[in-house]
Amino acid sequence: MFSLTELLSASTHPGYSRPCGFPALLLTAFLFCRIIKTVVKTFKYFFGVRFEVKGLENFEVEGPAIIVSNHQSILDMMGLMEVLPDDCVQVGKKELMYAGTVGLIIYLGGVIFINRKSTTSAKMVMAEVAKTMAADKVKVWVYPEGTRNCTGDLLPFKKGAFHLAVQAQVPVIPVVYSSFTTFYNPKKNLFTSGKIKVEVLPAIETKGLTSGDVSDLTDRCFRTMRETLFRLSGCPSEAKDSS
Ligand SMILES: CCCCCCCCCCCCCC(=O)SCCNC(=O)CCNC(=O)[C@H](O)C(C)(C)COP(=O)(O)OP(=O)(O)OC[C@H]1O[C@@H](n2cnc3c(N)ncnc32)[C@H](O)[C@@H]1OP(=O)(O)O
Ligand SMILES: CCCCCCCC/C=C\CCCCCCCC(=O)OC[C@@H](O)COP(=O)(O)O
Repeated sequence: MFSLTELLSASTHPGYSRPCGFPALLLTAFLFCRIIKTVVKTFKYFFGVRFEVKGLENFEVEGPAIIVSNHQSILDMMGLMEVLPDDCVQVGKKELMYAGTVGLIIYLGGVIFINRKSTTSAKMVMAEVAKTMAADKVKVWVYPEGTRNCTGDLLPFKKGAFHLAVQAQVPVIPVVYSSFTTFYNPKKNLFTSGKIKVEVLPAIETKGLTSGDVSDLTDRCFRTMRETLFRLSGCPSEAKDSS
């Protein structure tokens, strides 16, 4: 079985020997992703969630990139499908792979699985991704908070996404979703209709940066995304505090 990542890579890598029936497999993978996107995009009508998206043109960078965004809940999967570029795979925790049908869907969708409990093995996977990004010509979507967080603020960022960007020398594109707290809180059984504002921010270049610059890059991204989160969620005073 071939994941989307392998198929995308196979389509561009000169040394790759193509499996029998390759074009059919590639077409199937693209069709599969299209179907998942189309289906998940209809969920918003059932749940009464509206999306207001700005800055989609910022995805149009040449070549691969790392996309980083805030992660509040399962609802993000609807938000993800609203804006997900066609040439993009996600980084996810390996436990998701064993989640039955959902696991199969995301495996076929090309998700790169990492073991969050082992920094060494996660770093090895990320280093491999950095090496193959250029050949694969794919964008990689990472949730730098590393876990779901529905507090209305950001958790401190993990550094993996930024190491990946620096190692591959590709830009970082931040994406921010406004806070769901006013209309969605599973602990309080609150789920009413609401609007989610999404903003794709301008790419942050990493050309010439080295591993010594990763902390600074992480901080810059964090501050920009936090300000944007508060602005989109209508908390201007907190946005001012963070700057
Ligand atoms: C259409 C398609 C259909 C398909 C369906 C699609 C739906 C898919 C939905 C999927 C949804 C999925 C949603 C989900 O599943 S979200 C959960 C899974 N995702 C993540 O966890 C991603 C974010 N995490 C990271 O990037 C972490 O950094 C990792 C896990 C890598 C390590 O975490 P850790 O906890 O250890 O913390 P740390 O970051 O403080 O790092 C510790 C130290 O290591 C250094 N370091 C870190 N990395 C690197 C590196 N690469 N090279 C060299 N060094 C590196 C780092 O500088 C630091 O050192 P120092 O600076 O303090 O000295
Ligand atoms: C009720 C709303 C419906 C939302 C739409 C769901 C559509 C699902 C269809 C296909 C895509 C399947 C992707 C499901 C992936 C679940 C991602 C997720 O949220 O994983 C949790 C992980 O990040 C962090 O885990 P922890 O917070 O550390 O534990």
